[in-house]
Amino acid sequence: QEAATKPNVIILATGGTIAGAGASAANSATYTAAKVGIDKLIAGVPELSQLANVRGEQVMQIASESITNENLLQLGRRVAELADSKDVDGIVITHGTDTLEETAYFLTLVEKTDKPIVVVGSMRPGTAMSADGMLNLYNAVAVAGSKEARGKGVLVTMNDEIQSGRDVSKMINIKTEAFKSPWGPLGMVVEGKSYWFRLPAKRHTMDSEFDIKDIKSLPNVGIAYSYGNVDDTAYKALAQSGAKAIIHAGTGNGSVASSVVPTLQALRKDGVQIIRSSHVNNGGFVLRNAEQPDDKNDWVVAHDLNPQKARILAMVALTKTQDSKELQRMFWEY
Ligand SMILES: NC(=O)CC[C@H](N)C(=O)O
Repeated sequence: QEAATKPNVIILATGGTIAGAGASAANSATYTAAKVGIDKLIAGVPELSQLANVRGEQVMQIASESITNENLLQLGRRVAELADSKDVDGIVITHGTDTLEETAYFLTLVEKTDKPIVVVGSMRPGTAMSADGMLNLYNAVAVAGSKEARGKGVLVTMNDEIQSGRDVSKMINIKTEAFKSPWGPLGMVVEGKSYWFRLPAKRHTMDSEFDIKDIKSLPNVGIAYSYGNVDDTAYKALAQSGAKAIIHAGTGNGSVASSVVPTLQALRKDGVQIIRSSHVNNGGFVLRNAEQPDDKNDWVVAHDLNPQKARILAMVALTKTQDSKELQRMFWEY
């Protein structure tokens, strides 16, 4: 009878450090990711059963740097199936932290549900001293099972904070305080209870025009990194490999070196979409026609999306339109 009053939360496991194991408790940085199965992870946190009726599903078991577009689609489809089920109140996804921000943003764009979807990882394997995975997972289940988390888009619970899956990014690879948003967290989880302070302003989930059920495959979109003395080799190679769009991971406000500008103009004339983003560490802010004449060049700006998030939106957007003005609208709205 008690079970009937608790929310039903499904944990979809994909691997990462939260499922990692090292040789000794002193190994906080040297270990193997994606080793421990979801049933063992759940059994390791018996307190989960006080929060929700929890069931686990092993969707894949990989380190997240190896996640492919096919993996993203597979995960997205499973999330949608579960979200459609009236027996499911919330979904948690355990994930490696290297590309967690990409998966969280992808799900933000394509899942048509107001049920909580929470992506979670850890910075230390469960075998390490002061492992952070147990509490991160406990917090994820608490948020996924809560009514207040409904309609707030895809969320990420790391280091006691509730972050927007759209905004959050891995900012450092050694601290447990690794995930930050340039615009701040949405809330906090303390002792299994969530405290909210702000809401996402961009279109997401229920309000999104994209739907995982309509997406058969994702187009090839690549990223080229900018730096002093850069040349156009990477851009040309991406175009030759069939990229439909190239994310310019630009310096500063998405600035483009004079050695690269003519190549990007020519690639755009050949039909490749050029999307200017910034790789500055704390979050870029790229505006149209500032620094480069985007109207004249028919380029798109990624605004505050970092290069890896810009790739996700570009892929999803290109399943709907090939028009650069439509792409730009989407980059403002999502
Ligand atoms: N902290 C982590 O999860 C990193 C482990 C691994 N590189 C991954 O992303 O899966």
